[in-house]
Amino acid sequence: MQKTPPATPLVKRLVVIGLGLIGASFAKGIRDLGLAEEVIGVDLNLQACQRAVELGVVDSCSTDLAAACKDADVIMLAVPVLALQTLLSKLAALNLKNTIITDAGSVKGHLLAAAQAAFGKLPPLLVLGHPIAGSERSGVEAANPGLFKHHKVILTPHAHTDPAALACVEQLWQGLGADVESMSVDQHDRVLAATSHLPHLLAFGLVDSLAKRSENLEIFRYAAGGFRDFTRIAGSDPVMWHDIFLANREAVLQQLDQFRGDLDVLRNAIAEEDGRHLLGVFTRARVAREHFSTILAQRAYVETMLDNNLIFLASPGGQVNGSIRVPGDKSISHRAIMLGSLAEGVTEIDGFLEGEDALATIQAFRDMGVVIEGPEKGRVVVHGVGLHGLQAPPGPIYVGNSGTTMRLLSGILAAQNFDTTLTGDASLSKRPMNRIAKPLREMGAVIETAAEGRPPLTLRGGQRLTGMHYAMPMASAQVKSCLLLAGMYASGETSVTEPAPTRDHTERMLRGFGYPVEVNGPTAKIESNHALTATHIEVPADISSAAFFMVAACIAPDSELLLEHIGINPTRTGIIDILKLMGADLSLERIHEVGGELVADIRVRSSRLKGIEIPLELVPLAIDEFPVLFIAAACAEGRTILRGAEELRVKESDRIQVMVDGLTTLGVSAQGTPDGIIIEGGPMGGGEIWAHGDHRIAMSFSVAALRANAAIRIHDSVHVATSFPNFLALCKQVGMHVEPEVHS
Ligand SMILES: O=C(O)C1=C[C@@H](OP(=O)(O)O)[C@@H](O)[C@H](O)C1
Ligand SMILES: C=C(OP(=O)(O)O)C(=O)O
Repeated sequence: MQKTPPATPLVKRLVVIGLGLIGASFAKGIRDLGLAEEVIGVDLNLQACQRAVELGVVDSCSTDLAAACKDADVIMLAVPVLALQTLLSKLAALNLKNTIITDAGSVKGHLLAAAQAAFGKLPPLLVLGHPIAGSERSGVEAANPGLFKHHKVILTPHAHTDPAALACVEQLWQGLGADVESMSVDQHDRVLAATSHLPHLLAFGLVDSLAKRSENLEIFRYAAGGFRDFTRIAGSDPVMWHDIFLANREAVLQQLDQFRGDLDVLRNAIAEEDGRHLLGVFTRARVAREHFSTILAQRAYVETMLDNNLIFLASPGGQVNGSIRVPGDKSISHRAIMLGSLAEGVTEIDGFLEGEDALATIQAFRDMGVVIEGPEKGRVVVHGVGLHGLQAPPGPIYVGNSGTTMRLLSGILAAQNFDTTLTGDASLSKRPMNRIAKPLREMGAVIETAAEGRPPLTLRGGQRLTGMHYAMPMASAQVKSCLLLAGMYASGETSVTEPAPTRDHTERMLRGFGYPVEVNGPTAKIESNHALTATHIEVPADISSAAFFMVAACIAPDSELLLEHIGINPTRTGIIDILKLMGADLSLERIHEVGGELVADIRVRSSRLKGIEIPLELVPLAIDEFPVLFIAAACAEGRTILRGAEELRVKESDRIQVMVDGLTTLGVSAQGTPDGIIIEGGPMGGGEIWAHGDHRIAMSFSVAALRANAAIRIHDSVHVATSFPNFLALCKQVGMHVEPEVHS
């Protein structure tokens, strides 16, 4: 077999002992790539040795260990775990001086002890490793040089491992395309006992237990996909697994005992017909399985836009026509989960936003023991635990990109009897939290933040909150809502006065759950000692998401678009008022009320927009819509001036600066001011735009392309999934040309 042109060899002589699947694949990969000048195999089986040479797995092969290992730079031990002990003693007797010894075994503690016994100390050139790769196939015939590509290899250096030896082994694995990580021997054995050894034990055990029964033929005849999936690994090599369980005895026993406890609890739940417990386990397991890599990597919850470097390519021109319904309102979706969780009884939610931010809120409450079914096509069922029924989460609660989750949740968590830590992604980790930490502390909460009041936040449990009056220094529905939620737990009255009207979904929904809130002009007041009663919530479509399409239909020629079932709560309609002041042709149809919130269909037609001075009182009512309103302003005749919007600087990005940068790139005259922007309408070109992890920036520049004369490439668009997971699909449906750029 032909070698591919060699890379620079990393070592001269590599010896691979044991030419099973792993050893032979390692040898062949290294040899094919020329990472060693010479690859020698050692196997007790003469036939395997001959085949290995015939198949080009090794340059030569021997059954004589001492002869093969002479002058070796690296020896790879790829024999079954229990055979390693004897092998190490033989190697110790060879008195090798400068040879790195590494291995590919699944258990590390056992091997370390064997090395200590064989060599009398831990050799500095011993580098233990474990490739997390395999296949049902075995033997030298199954050698696959690509077996380790994109698979993890865990190296477990001991205290005296020589750094150069470690680097050499790491480079060999990396040369084979593996992702190399390192951890301690103990951690490795614990983790593998849980994620690999325990499932194999259960699969072997279950199949054997069923096979032993007298009715076994019947059972296997009806064994369907589920049984097959669960027990696939029971087809693995029995000798290898026998070795692994004996070698990793302690760690496996620990995992097994813990699992046995959980299994007993499940058994009791079935015996006692405790459906809520079962649902809790099943719903948590389902999402955990779907998202465990996501949660681990602290990334996204939905998979549609997982590419972190996602670039939107928006082609110039197009018309916008048809009728669409955008996803559910984000603010209302968050609140429905929060209040539903704290209510007595079962709350059903329809029209829920299945975007990352709202999913983060669901995950947070699942972490605190609330059983939440769905979302399934916008339907979510929340099994409320009552105001005092939350449980301590197993670890920090990760809320992704969502400021609303972090700030509203803080109001609830400040009053619990357990500690919690809230963390977020890079964008959220830069956003100010003192705006809630300060007033919550005044109510008696104990909260730690990172420098300058940034996340993560740690809220200490067991505090008694006292109601107070708070005059908010900024118009923020998140701060208002946070304090009202804390007020449900605080003694006496909690009241909040806002400097300008902000969205009032919390007040409305609290009432919908039967919790009294008094609103007097700019002040909302709440008291403790009431309860939330489960209810049904229908979430209208999000006006903030509809805004992109409103502007799109205004600025694109010959367009007419109907946006269906949009929430038009008067604290959210600034976008409509501002567009109308700019001359937009926009009308509301079928206005009606659904569950305490006004909804309407909104019809938008192309129109010649003109620049305006945006009235100050409309700013909080359109706070999330400014990025796309700036695009409208760029397409309008004349100058648009915004003031009083300094809050835009502390959203997912500094929305003033990022929009100024983007518009300038497109050739539009835009000038930032401390609290706003001045935009001169005019022709727009194309160019490279950076969204800075901000969903609304990415979507706004997608809309801009309708009037640009060249393509716009929008970098860092992954966060569109936080509020609008099907944005691209709806763009296509109405006639906009925005596509994810495909890159290798
Ligand atoms: O309460 C809410 O659901 C929100 C309030 C607003 O934030 P601020 O309270 O920071 O203005 C808004 O920007 C955010 O998207 C959602
Ligand atoms: C500011 C926003 O959201 P949040 O504060 O919840 O991150 C937004 O969606 O524009």
